[in-house]
Amino acid sequence: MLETVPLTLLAANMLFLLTAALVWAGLSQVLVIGQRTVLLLALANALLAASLGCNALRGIAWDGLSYWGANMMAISSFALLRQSIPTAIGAAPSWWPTLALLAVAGLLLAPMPPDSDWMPVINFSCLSLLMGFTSFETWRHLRRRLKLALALGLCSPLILVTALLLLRLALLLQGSGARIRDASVGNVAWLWAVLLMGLVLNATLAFMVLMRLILRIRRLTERDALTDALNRRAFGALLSREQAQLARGQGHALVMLDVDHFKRINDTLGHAAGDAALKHLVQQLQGCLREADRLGRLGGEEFGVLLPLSDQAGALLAAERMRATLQAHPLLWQGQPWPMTASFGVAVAQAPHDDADALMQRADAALYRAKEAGRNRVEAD
Ligand SMILES: Nc1nc2c(ncn2[C@@H]2O[C@H](COP(=O)(O)OP(=O)(O)OP(=O)(O)O)[C@@H](O)[C@H]2O)c(=O)[nH]1
Repeated sequence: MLETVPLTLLAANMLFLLTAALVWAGLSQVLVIGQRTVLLLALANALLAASLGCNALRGIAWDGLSYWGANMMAISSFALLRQSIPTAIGAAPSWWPTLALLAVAGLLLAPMPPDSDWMPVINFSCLSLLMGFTSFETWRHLRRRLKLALALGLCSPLILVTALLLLRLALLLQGSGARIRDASVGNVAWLWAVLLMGLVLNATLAFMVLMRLILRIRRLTERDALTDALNRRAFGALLSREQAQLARGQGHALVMLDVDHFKRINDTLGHAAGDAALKHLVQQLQGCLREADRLGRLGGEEFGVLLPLSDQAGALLAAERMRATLQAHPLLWQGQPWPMTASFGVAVAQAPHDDADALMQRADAALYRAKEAGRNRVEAD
């Protein structure tokens, strides 16, 4: 009776990993972004299932497959995880260290006899190393982007898996590693741990892929496709939110700007040059702004800049800085400089009842005056 427990657990592990591989492979067909990551995850699960299967065939199948092949499949599976997990959250790990580790593992394992005690030691050293690196890189990447608790929550499953692999390695070094079909308590516990690792890793990865998708979709709905500045709707929402802060005494200013004689760029150099000019403008303006300031494209060649915690004097200074920067940095089109200027209108939020639309209208009126007064200048409301 007890003999069947490890075999049942092995079958459950393989079934789970193969199902996960199929689900990831299916997802790769429908996802538009992160397709490569998801395919790597499918392959990693399938390789791990195959490795367990070959492991179970020791003594029955050819030794080259059930020992050397099984170990190399497990290491390759974790190598794919190392490449795909950080990619799932937007990092780009280099393939070279992973490939180098795979090559070293292959060279060390190749000359070993099947019953060598060092074979599982090398196998689990590689798995621990790969998972340790993955945990560290994921942590480093997430820590910079997420709050501490969320970054820790997402990394803890990876750290748990690393810890379990290290524990297995320690047991092997003490000489207490068991064969995968053994009915010993230690081996049954290990097979449960493998099942737990598979579940935890796949659930964490699914969450990471989903999180990345949501962030990407949010970005697509908030950003202007050409310039990557906020689009009109997102900028308006931000302005309304800032307006709500007014009641707490936190004032802000709005700068609206419009490129001067933009039509001439289109008419003389072509529409592609016009597009390049808009991108150039955004790049130049971003360089002039504080971290808290927000730039939005309101339509055509008209932009808005929201300056939180700013009074009129500060907003005028910021607008003048943007105007001068733009004038000093002409558009370079096919190696030729093309002078580019813009006119600016500044308005400061006055009272809670002064809503976002009213503030935009006042900034727009000031901008209109700047155009009327000869362009390439800043006017205040
Ligand atoms: N290339 C390009 N052109 C655009 C885009 N959006 C709007 N335009 C063009 O921008 C031009 C705006 O021209 P006008 O409104 O006459 O303004 P202007 O030539 O800048 O003149 P002033 O604002 O009075 O200084 C039009 O020719 C639009 O077709 C865009 O995304 N790309």
